[in-house]
Amino acid sequence: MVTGKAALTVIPPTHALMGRVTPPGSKSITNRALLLAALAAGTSRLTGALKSDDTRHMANALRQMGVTVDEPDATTFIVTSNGQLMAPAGPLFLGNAGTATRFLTAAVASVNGTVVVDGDEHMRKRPIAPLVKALAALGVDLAAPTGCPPVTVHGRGALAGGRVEIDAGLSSQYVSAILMAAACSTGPIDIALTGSDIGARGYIDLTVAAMRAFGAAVEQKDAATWRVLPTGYRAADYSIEPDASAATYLWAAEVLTGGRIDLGVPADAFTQPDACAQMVIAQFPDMPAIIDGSQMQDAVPTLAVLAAFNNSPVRFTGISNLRVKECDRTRALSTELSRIRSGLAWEEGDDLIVAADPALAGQTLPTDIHTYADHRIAMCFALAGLKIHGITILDPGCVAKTYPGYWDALRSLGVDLRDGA
Ligand SMILES: O=C(O)C1=C[C@@H](OP(=O)(O)O)[C@@H](O)[C@H](O)C1
Ligand SMILES: C=C(OP(=O)(O)O)C(=O)O
Repeated sequence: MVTGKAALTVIPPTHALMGRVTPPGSKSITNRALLLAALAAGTSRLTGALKSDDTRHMANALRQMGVTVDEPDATTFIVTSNGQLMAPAGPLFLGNAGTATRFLTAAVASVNGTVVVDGDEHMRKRPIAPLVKALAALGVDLAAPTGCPPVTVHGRGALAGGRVEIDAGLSSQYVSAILMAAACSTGPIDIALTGSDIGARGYIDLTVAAMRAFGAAVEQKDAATWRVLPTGYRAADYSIEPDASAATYLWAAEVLTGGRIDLGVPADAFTQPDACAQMVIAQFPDMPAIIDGSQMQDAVPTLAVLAAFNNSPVRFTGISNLRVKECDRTRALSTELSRIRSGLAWEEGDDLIVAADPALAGQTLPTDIHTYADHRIAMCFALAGLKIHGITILDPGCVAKTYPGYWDALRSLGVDLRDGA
C-alpha cells in the first residue's frame, strides 16, 4: 500500500506483464451486501469482500447505527444485526463513497430519529437532489439544502408503501438506494423511472440480485418499473466476486504490453457492468471509432488511456454523468491526456475524443499527472506509464478508495515504480 507519498513514477517495463493478480472484491457488491446484512436480523458472513476506503466508510456508518461488523480477515465481514438501524450519535461521514452515501440516505429513513448523511468536500459537490425528492414523495422528512450532501433525514422507523417516480439520469445509485430501502417499508413500493434513461442498468441488476440473496421479493414490472414487497431481509452467507472495474486496468495492462495476466476469473464470469469493457479492450489496437460508455462508465478512464495508443481515434459517447463522479472525469481525462501530448484528447459537448497516437509508445514525455483525488484517474494513467517514459502519478494513495493494493499488484507483475518528487 502507498501512503503519504507525493508521487510515483512508472518505469515502462521492458517485458510483457505476466503473472497472476486477483482483483479485490467488488466495491459495488460489498457495499450492497454490508447494508443488506445490516438490515437483516441475525449474522451474515460476507466473503471475498473489498476492504478499502469506500467499504470502511459503509461499515463504520453501520457500526455507528448499532450494527456489529467484525473483520476476521482481509476479505471477510461478519455482520450481526437485530435488523433495525439505530439513530447514530453524530453525522455519518462517508468520504467520497457514492454508493455508501446514496444507499444510506434512503436506508436511514427506517431509523427512528435524525441522521445526517455527509461526505468529504468532493462528495459535497455530487448531486443527490433527485434521490431526496423521490424519498420526500414517499413521505420521508429530509432535506439537502445544497442539492448535495449533507442530507438530514428525520426517520420515522419505517418507509411507507406507495409509488415513487425518480429521474436517475445523473446516477443509477438513486434507484438502487430506494430499491434496497423499500423492502423495509410498511407496504409494497413501486419505483418508476422518469426523465432520462439510466446509465449502467447493470447496477440495478446487481442490486436486485443482492436483495434476493438476502430474502427480498423484487419484481420488474416493465422496463422502467420495479415493485418491492415489504419482506424485510434475512441474514445470509454471501460470496462477493472480484471487482470488474479493477479488472479493467489489468486487462489493459495485458494488451498494452502483450502479456498474459491471470485474474483467476474469466471475463464472462463477472456480473458487473464494467466486465463488458473486456470485449473492447480485446480489440486493441483496433478499438472501435465510437465507444458508448453508458453501460460501463467506470471503465471509460481505462479505455480512454488505452485509446491514446490505438491505431485510430476513439470518440466516447453516453458519458455525461462522468462529470459528476469523484471528479469531472471527462475534463480530467482530456486535461491529463493533453498534458502528456498537446491535443491528445478533447471534449465535444459531453463526448470525449482521444486522438490515437501509437507512436507515443517508447517516447520520453515527462509529465506529472494530476489525479483530482480520483482513484480511477490515478489507476488509468499508470497504464500510460507502461508505455511512455516519465509518467508520474501525483497523490497515488488515492487508489485506496477501491483498490488499495493496486501499486503492489503492478509491482508483483515486475513494474518498477519509483517515489517521485
Ligand atoms: O451502483 C453502483 O455500485 C455504482 C453505480 C455507478 O454509479 P452511477 O449510478 O452514479 O453512475 C458507478 O459509477 C459506481 O462506481 C458504482
Ligand atoms: C463512480 C465511482 O464511485 P462512487 O460513485 O461509488 O463513489 C467509481 O468507483 O468510479
